[in-house]
This record gives sequence, C-alpha cells and structure tokens, in this order.
Amino acid sequence: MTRQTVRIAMNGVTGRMGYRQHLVRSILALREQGGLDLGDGTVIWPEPVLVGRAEHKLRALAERHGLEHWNTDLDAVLADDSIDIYFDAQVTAAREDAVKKAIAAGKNLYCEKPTATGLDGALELARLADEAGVKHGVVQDKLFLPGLLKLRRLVEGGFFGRILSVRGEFGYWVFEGDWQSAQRPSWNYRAEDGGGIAVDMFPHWEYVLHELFGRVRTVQAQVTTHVPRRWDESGKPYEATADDAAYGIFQLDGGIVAQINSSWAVRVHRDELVEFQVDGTEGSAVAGLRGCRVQHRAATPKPVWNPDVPTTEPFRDQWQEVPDNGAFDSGFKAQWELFLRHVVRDEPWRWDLAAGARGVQLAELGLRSSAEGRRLDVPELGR
Ligand SMILES: NC(=O)C1=CN([C@@H]2O[C@H](COP(=O)(O)OP(=O)(O)OC[C@H]3O[C@@H](n4cnc5c(N)ncnc54)[C@H](OP(=O)(O)O)[C@@H]3O)[C@@H](O)[C@H]2O)C=CC1
Ligand SMILES: O=C1CO[C@H](CO)[C@@H](O)[C@@H]1O
Repeated sequence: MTRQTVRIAMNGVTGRMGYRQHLVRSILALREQGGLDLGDGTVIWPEPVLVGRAEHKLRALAERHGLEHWNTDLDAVLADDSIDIYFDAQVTAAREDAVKKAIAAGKNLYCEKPTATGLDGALELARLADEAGVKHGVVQDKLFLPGLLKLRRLVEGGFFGRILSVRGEFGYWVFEGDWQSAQRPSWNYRAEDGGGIAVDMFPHWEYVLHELFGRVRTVQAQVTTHVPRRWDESGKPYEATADDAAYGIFQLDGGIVAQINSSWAVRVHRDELVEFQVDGTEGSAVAGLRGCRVQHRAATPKPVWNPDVPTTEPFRDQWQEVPDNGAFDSGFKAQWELFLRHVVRDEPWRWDLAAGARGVQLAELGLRSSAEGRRLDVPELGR
C-alpha cells in the first residue's frame, strides 16, 4: 500500500463549518478511517495545516486533535510548496481575496459557498483558476444528503413521470440574542459583512434544482428582514441590515415550477429543517435531510373539499418511507473524498468555481428581483 500525503491549508477552521463539518467530520474522519483508499494500492492521507487569524484558537484546536501544523500567516502558508490544496471556510466576505491569493500561488482550491459576494467576483475566480490550471471545487453538500440522494434515485428511476413542481421549505427560528443567545453568527444578519439568507441559501437552491430537476431559467423573489434588531455575540444590540427571509419562485427547464421559502424567522412545523415536496404525474415525494417519503398515483387519495366536516383522512400516514438501501456518510466528507480523488487521480468533477458562480448569480438575481419587484431571466454564464 502506498500512502500519498496531501497537505491541505484549512482557513476558517475556527468557525462553525470549518471546524465541525470540514475539519472534524471530513478530514479528521478520513484520517480516523486510515485515509482515503483509492482501491488501487494507494491511500490518500490528508494532512491539515490549520490557518486563521487567532493564534490561541488555532493552537487550542491543534492540541485538542493532536495536529502539528498551524499558522496565522496565510501568505507564508501559500508560499510553502508542500501545500497541495487551499481550503476556505472563512466568512463569505473574506473568501474572494484569500482564494485569489491561493490561485496566484498555484494551489488547488476547495471552498465554501458563496464563492464571492458578487457575480463578477465569482466569475473572475473561476477564470483565474482555469487560467492558472489549478483544480478547483465548491462545497455543494446538499447533493450528498441522504434525503436528497434518495430523491435523486427517484428522479433517475422515473418514479415521478413528468415532474410538475417542487416546493421547498427551509428554516427555523434563530433567536434574536437578547433573552436567549442566537444560534447563528451575527455577521449573517449584516449585509455589509456578507450576510443575508438569499446570499446564503440561493446558491444551495441553484445546484439542488439544477442537478435534480433542471436548469433555473427565471427567478422571482421577495426578500425581507422580519427581525430588524438583534444582539451580537457580546450581547450588544445591532441593526439587522440583511434579509432574514427569502421567498422565491423559480422556473426550470421542462416547465417545472419550484417555489422555495427560506427563513430564519419561522418556527418549525415539519419533520426536518428543510423539506422538498416534488409532485409528478405518476407520484410525489417529500424529501428532507435524511428521510424521503413517497406516494404513488395508485395510492393517491381523492379528497373532496368540505370545510363543514372534520378531516378524517390520515393524509400523512398515506405515504411510504423510501428505504436507505445502503449506508450514507457525511455529505461534506463524501464531497471531500471526490475532490481529493479529482486532485490526485484527475477523476471527473463538476462542482467547480463555475458551478459556484451560478449559485452567486442566482442569489444576486434574487435580490435584484425583489428590489425591482419583477421576475428576472437567469442567463447562462460564460466564463
Ligand atoms: N455548506 C453549508 O451548509 C454552509 C456553509 N456556510 C458557509 O461557510 C462560511 C462560514 O460560515 P460559518 O462557519 O457559519 O461562520 P463562522 O462565523 O462560524 O466562522 C467564520 C470563520 O471565518 C473566520 N474569519 C476570517 N475573517 C473574519 C472576519 N473578518 N470576521 C469574522 N470571521 C472571520 C473566523 O475566524 P475567527 O475564529 O478568527 O473569528 C472563522 O474561522 C460562510 O461563507 C457560509 O456561507 C455556512 C453554513 C453552512
Ligand atoms: O449554507 C447553509 C446551509 O444550511 C444551514 C442551516 O441553516 C445554514 O447554516 C447555512 O448557512
């Protein structure tokens, strides 16, 4: 067995996503399983180099996980020829500059979404990375969630017949931060710091809709800031300048209409924090993060509208659970594995910075649609 070490500079590991999903649940989990076995006698051994601006946090993380390498000097890390990949999960507003530096240093790169704060910046990153000949990727984790993998299985198996519509409901109540601390960082609620739910979630909806159902051709959105005053990490009140809810309607190829509500100001009356209902001529499905239930046309009840009598049909019970039929790993880790294979073995990969730019484009157009009060076309992007 040959062990091939891949050194990964990981910036943003002191944050929620960088730490939990990328460092612990992906890279360290890969190390715990002995590395990534390519099946041809080679094992990829990921070697993280923790990068960030707060020395004490990096040192503490390194000690907690028995890691040797950390550095607060990004330039020095990028100048190190032994680094193969630059990974970025910093706050969105800090990403573009850091990714540009990594490209200029000739590093392969992988980063969180959104890739930039605007479409021009996102396209420039894609162009620069192509010109530099580096490999590049963007996190599109929702595609690897068990619920959405089952949904993909249904689509590819022809379960739905002709797909008519998609209804997505995403959200939960994020506390304001006064009498109970907020469970999301305060920058999420400040537009000037790269916050806002449209910028956060529309990139996800772009690839979910595009990959599962069809390319997004138009967007019509209404965004709003339902909770205008919040309290930050230090208990100080601030004005929420970014949208905390975005209600979007998307027309997809094939005439499919998708409608997705995203909100941090909604209380959950659902089985999961995100759910998509897909209706087709032959059947329907409701998929969440993990579960997926279906109703075939042959098992579809025939309700008759009569508000004068109580509902007797157990509508929810009339759906059938789609079995796992396999084991599901963390979606973040699954995508990391594919990216590592792409870097080391040049295996096919499509979730690149151009794909990331499509997500930024949809967010930008969604915000513009809301500001202008009209439906907008989503043009196909060149590079
Ligand atoms: N794919 C997904 O499902 C998700 C993706 N995301 C994306 O991941 C990224 C990080 O989000 P999240 O982990 O929630 O954010 P956090 O606020 O938890 O973490 C932010 C990270 O960025 C670092 N940072 C660098 N510069 C700054 C700065 N100027 N101000 C504040 N922090 C800075 C922080 O370092 P320090 O510790 O020194 O403050 C920290 O490591 C975002 O781009 C977001 O869109 C977020 C959630 C889910
Ligand atoms: O991108 C994201 C996906 O879903 C998460 C759940 O709210 C968000 O935190 C996030 O920012």
